[in-house]
Amino acid sequence: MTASCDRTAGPIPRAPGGLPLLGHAMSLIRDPLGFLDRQRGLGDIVEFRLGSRTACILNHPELVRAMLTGPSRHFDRGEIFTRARPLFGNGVAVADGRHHRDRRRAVQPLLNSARLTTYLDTMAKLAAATAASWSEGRHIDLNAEMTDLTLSVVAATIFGQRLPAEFSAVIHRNLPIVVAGLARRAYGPAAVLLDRIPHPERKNYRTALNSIHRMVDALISANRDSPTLAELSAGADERQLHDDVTSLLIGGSHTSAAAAAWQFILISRNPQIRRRLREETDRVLGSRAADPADLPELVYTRRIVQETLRLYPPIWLFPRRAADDVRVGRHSVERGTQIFYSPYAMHRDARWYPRPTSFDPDRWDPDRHLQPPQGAYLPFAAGVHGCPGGDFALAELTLLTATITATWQLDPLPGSSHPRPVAGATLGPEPVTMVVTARPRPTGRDGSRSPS
Ligand code: HEM
Repeated sequence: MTASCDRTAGPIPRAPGGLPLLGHAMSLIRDPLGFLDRQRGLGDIVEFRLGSRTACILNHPELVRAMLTGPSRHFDRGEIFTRARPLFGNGVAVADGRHHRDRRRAVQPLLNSARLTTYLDTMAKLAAATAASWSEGRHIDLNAEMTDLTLSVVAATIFGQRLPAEFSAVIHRNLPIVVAGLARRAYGPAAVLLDRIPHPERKNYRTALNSIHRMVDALISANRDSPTLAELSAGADERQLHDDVTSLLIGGSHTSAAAAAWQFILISRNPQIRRRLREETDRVLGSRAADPADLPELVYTRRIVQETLRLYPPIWLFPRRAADDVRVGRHSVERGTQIFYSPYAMHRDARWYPRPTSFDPDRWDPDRHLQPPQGAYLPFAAGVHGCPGGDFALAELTLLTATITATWQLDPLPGSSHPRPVAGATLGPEPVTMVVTARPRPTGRDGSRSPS
């Protein structure tokens, strides 16, 4: 049976421009963000084709919320998550149904609010260590620095471990190759041939995948006595432990790294916002690094985090699959249909966000009464698969933004243009070099003064 969005509630608009056999798969691979932007204008629910199969995208917050938080028996994760198994195995980030419930139960306690409180100090110290490792005039690879920091934060907080020095470099180098390989195998025109014929792409993909798995194995065997690993491995075999650790390490670091990189880019390109942020860090921190007790006072910093996650939500698109014939709003959708939700497209919808493409942290000021409707701001998704690390990420991003801003000014190389987003596993910026300079500081709350 070919799955399709039923038209009994009136015709569902159909995305134009599908190709014979491929449908819209190539548009989605070649220019995913442009494709999503165009579909948003077509209707609250839009139909398109992935190969021979029909899929839908939801562009209305109520439909999205209904899908994510409605009875979970109506929707499962579907095939795209199955395609990510070479990387995540059957870990919590891709698991489904009863198995997912079991793994979620094992992972959730590691990220609950009581546990988070015990992590904050380590997060703050690692942000301060990154700031301390830079020097005047240094050129930094922003993505690599943020990946390093966020991977270290997950490892040191959740697993209580320092990462081997090469870990972050291996992940940073190999993850994009693996993600591109997974996407090609899921939707590319020659998907079925890719793993049958020997060619360089297959070799690179497999080498990259094996490197990541070896790193995770090395981390696990070096830290057998970690209480968290003991907690996670209760009721799980070695393979499952490996898969859950991969889910946490990659799911918990690449997302935050992408958001952190965007934050510094957006701050550097908006002088007024940078000035306001500095006023806050000068007032709250003076010359010292942020610590957990500062979090309630870092109000503007937190709005910058929220606004960055609106404009560049790291998880920019994800699917569910109708596990049954189900209703989505007024429409009935046939069993097996992939139904997509894009935080990127929703967060840029002018119906919910005036001047949607401008970076305006003050839109999160409660006095401005601009809060979007429920379901229009979902950087962490919602429902049974909603991100268990949302509060972790918000605290981490706030602490690192304040600490780095208190010490350094990051600027793009002169003449460089605004980095383009790369829609891969996460929505990070293309590679970007930033120049680090010390910034003058006025007298702080602790009475200290900057040397400059
Ligand atoms: C800015 C940072 C982050 C963003 C934007 C983000 C976003 C998301 C989203 C949208 C999902 C749901 C995917 C779906 O519904 O299919 C998710 C799931 C998940 N995230 Fe995050 N995440 C972030 C940080 C973290 C952190 C710090 C951790 C852990 C340390 C984490 C662990 C997970 C896990 C384990 C899942 C799978 C949950 C499940 O299926 O039950 N995430 N994340």
